[in-house]
Amino acid sequence: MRLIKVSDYNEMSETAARLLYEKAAEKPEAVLGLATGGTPEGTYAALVRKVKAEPIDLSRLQTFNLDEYAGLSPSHPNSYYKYMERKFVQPLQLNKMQFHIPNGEAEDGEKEAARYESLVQESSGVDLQLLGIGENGHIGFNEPGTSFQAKTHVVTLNKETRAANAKYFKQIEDVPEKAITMGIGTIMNSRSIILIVSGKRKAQALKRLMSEEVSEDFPASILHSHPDVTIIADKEAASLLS
Ligand SMILES: N[C@@H]1[C@@H](O)[C@H](O)[C@@H](COP(=O)(O)O)O[C@@H]1O
Repeated sequence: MRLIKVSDYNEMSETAARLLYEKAAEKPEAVLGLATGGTPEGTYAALVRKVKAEPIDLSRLQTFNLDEYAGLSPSHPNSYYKYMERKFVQPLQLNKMQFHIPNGEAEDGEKEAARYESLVQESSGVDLQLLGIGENGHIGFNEPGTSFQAKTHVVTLNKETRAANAKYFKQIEDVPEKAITMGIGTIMNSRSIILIVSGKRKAQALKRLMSEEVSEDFPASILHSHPDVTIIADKEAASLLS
C-alpha cells in the first residue's frame, strides 16, 4: 500500500480528483468505482472543476457505486442515488446509462444484489475504485465480521454506522437499517484502489489499517493483499501514525 500524506481535506480532494481525472483521460472507456459519504464530496467537486478547466471526453466512462440504502427510493433526498446525481452525474453531464448503483427500493434486496453483482462482472471490470473508510474499518457498507469473499449483498447496518450517518438525516430513526453493498470480494477485484481518509475522527482507523493485522474484524485490512492501493490521508487522519 502506498501512503500519500497531505496537509488537509482540500489537498486530499485535489489529489484524489487528479488520479480519477488521469484515469479517465488515459482510458476514455474506464470503469470507475465510486463511494459516497462526506469524505469524497470534495473529490467530486475538484474533479468537476478540473474537467471544466481541462475538458476530456467522458462519454464512454462507466461508473459503479459501492452501495445504497435499502428502502430509499432513488428520488429520496438521502439516497446515494441523489447524492451522486447532484455531485457527479449532473455536473459532469453524464448520461444516466453510464452510472450504476444498486436500486434501494427493490422489493427483493438479495435479488437486486445479485443483479448488481452481475452488472459489475459483465462490465470490463473496475479500473479504479474510490473508497472511504468507516471509523470501525468498514468499506462500502461491509461491517466488521463480513467475509472477505463476499459479493454484493444485503447488510444490516451497525448502530455506530447509523449514528455516524445520522447527520445527513433528520433523526437517527430515519437512517435505514439495511443497505445493499458491493462485497469485499467485489471491491478486491478492481484493478486499483484509492482510499481517502480525512480528519481526527478517522485517525484510529488509519492507525489500525497501517498495522500488520489482516482480519475480518477490520474490513479495510484486506487492502494489504491488494496489489495496487493508494491511501491519501490528511494530517489529522495521519496524526496517530509514527
Ligand atoms: N457507505 C459509506 C462508506 O462508503 C463511507 O466510507 C463511510 C464513511 O463516511 P464519511 O466519509 O462521511 O466519514 O460512510 C458510509 O458508511
